[in-house]
Amino acid sequence: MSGKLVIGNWKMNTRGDSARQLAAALLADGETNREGVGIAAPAVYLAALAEQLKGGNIALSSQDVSRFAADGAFTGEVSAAMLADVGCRYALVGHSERRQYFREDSAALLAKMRNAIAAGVVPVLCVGETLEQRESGAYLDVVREQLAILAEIADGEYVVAYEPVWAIGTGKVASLEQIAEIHAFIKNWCLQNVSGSDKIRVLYGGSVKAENAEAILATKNVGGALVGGASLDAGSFRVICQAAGKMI
Ligand SMILES: O=C(CO)COP(=O)(O)O
Repeated sequence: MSGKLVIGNWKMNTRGDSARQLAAALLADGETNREGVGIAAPAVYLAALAEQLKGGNIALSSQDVSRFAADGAFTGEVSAAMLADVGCRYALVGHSERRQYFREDSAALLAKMRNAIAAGVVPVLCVGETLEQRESGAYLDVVREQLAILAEIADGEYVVAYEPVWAIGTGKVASLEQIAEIHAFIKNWCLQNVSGSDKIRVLYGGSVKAENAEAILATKNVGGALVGGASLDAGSFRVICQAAGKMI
């Protein structure tokens, strides 16, 4: 796929009815019902959404994937094979909320990445520093450490999403200079450390809104956006996808 990728991360929001309505609005609109647009929905609604999205162009994503690959006694887990089975094209991995609340570490995240790739699901590895790490100047080291698992993956397609924790849900968007710096850093790191890295797409996430999407998406090395809050509003998400659609 060429062009920008925009994924709406619904997080722990919606119910069956509101998920269906939101998906219906996105399907009815050519700006959102197209290649390069995805939604990361709560696990319980994935199967129903997959049915609803059939025949359209919107890609389905999970918000997580189990670090366990084989079927078995892992209560509460959803495996990569199950995600593939219901038709997920993507799986978010290591979102900062999961790192923070579920203490997901590098070993678990590497397993999740590998399981997704093996099942034919494209993992979206989320990286990003906290406000404290940004202010102490350690942010590049933090991101480098989070990227390190990619060097352990021999091959397979994946996406990286840079989401500074301090910009998530805060309305505090990173400046274009900050975004350009870190995206160049991630691209260079990938070029030096992983094979096939010229094809790796790096998304930006953190308070992407209708008003700032165009400028962010036009920033060098930004391959798309991971959108939280604004993806719950079909009108806002449409504007973001429209901005992305204009760029190759
Ligand atoms: O975490 C995010 C997407 O994964 C970003 O969330 P917001 O767009 O609500 O800041």
